[in-house]
Amino acid sequence: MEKFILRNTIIDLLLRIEQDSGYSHLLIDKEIKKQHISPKDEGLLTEIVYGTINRKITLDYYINHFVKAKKKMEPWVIMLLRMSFYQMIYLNKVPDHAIIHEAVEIAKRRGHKGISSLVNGVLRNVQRNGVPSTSLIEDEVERLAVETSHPTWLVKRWIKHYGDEMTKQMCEANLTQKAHSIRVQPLKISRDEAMEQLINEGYEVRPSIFSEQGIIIDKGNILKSALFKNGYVTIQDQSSMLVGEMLQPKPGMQVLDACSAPGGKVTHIAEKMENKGWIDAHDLHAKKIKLIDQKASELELTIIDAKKADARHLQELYEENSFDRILVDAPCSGLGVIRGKPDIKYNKKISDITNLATIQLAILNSVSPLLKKDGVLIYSTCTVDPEENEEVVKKFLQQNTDYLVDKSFFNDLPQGIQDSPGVTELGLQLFPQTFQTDGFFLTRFIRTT
Ligand SMILES: C[S@@+](CC[C@H](N)C(=O)[O-])C[C@H]1O[C@@H](n2cnc3c(N)ncnc32)[C@H](O)[C@@H]1O
Repeated sequence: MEKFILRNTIIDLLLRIEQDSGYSHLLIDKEIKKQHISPKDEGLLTEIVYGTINRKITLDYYINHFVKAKKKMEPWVIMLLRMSFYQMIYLNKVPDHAIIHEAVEIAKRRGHKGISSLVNGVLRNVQRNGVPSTSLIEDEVERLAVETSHPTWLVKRWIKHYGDEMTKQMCEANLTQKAHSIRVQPLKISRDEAMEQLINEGYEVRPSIFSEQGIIIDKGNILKSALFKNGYVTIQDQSSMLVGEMLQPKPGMQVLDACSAPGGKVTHIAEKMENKGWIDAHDLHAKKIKLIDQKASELELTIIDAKKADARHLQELYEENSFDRILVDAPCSGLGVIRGKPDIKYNKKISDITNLATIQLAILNSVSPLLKKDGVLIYSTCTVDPEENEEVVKKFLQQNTDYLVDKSFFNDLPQGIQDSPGVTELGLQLFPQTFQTDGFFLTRFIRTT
């Protein structure tokens, strides 16, 4: 693909992601398919788009130093500067002179001579003099926000909950790559066999401590492996594997998964049940139901019945005491998965968190009568916000006196995770920096009467 077209595509993608508050990963996938982008260019495009979004606040701090009237600039010029700065500061794949040349070409074709001179001047200045130091920012919180490209309100919120050091670690971890992990389908292959096969194919792998089915991929693209293509393994973050483990489903049980799409956890549960018993899986969005069916079919699991339903009203569909196990993997702010979906940190507002907490509690309250006595209910989210996690747990316990947090949950956690910094009497908060997983919360309730 001509370099100009690739760079232009990147600008259009960045504009769309910012203007529509669209999920970057979905828009990137769509564009790659639409434009028939080659695997080599796909890697570069993904790296520049994600990197530019992930470092947006830092990049703007640098750009503001060179451009006084940034507010008056057209959005595409700002994107062009951001992606050029990103490449010059953080990537060493393309030499600076080539980055400047391409940026000036784009500015000429998309704009006019005035803009191309400005772009040329600014980028040459960066090439000659580098970018200003963030140590010029006096306020410590503001400095951390700029250095790690997080909104100040979020940094302040995390400092209030977790203190300075944890917040710094979390913000910095959000700029790194998480560990890539897969889960084996144990009815088709054992973990040892899968690891051996992957090693023979040139992958670098190691077992996960989160689940006996988990494998960490240190090197190699799993999408290319025969094991993945033939449904012997599926991609899943290690933190999510903990849900299937801690739910302790057994063959023959009746299980409810209230918020199931795209089906990562429900298929794990079906595997643990040896594909025997019954699972009712629901999601609010009809179009996502086929994702659950597709994942179940890839993994050759047949006990999952996926249907659209609003989990806040499941009492209308089922009788009381119907299930042995219930999973509420609730819709959440996603503040634990920022490093995979960096746009989340700019799009979320405090009011979103409050609204989600209301929905999370409503879902838990709706399913609570459906569990049998001594049954197990897992509540999980992929966020690090206590208002959606521990606070929801507290309110649920206040409103459902027949439920307790299961004390054996903590002993059942895998060795190495039991003493992790996020363990409280209300559950386990995993932070992105601790095990290189997603930020994730889970707890286990039992119904006592
Ligand atoms: C965290 S995701 C679930 C991920 C899934 N458990 C997995 O492991 O693949 C939350 C899901 O809840 C769904 N959702 C949101 N509001 C819902 C509601 N009121 N009832 C049921 N599902 C809902 C979303 O569409 C989303 O697919």
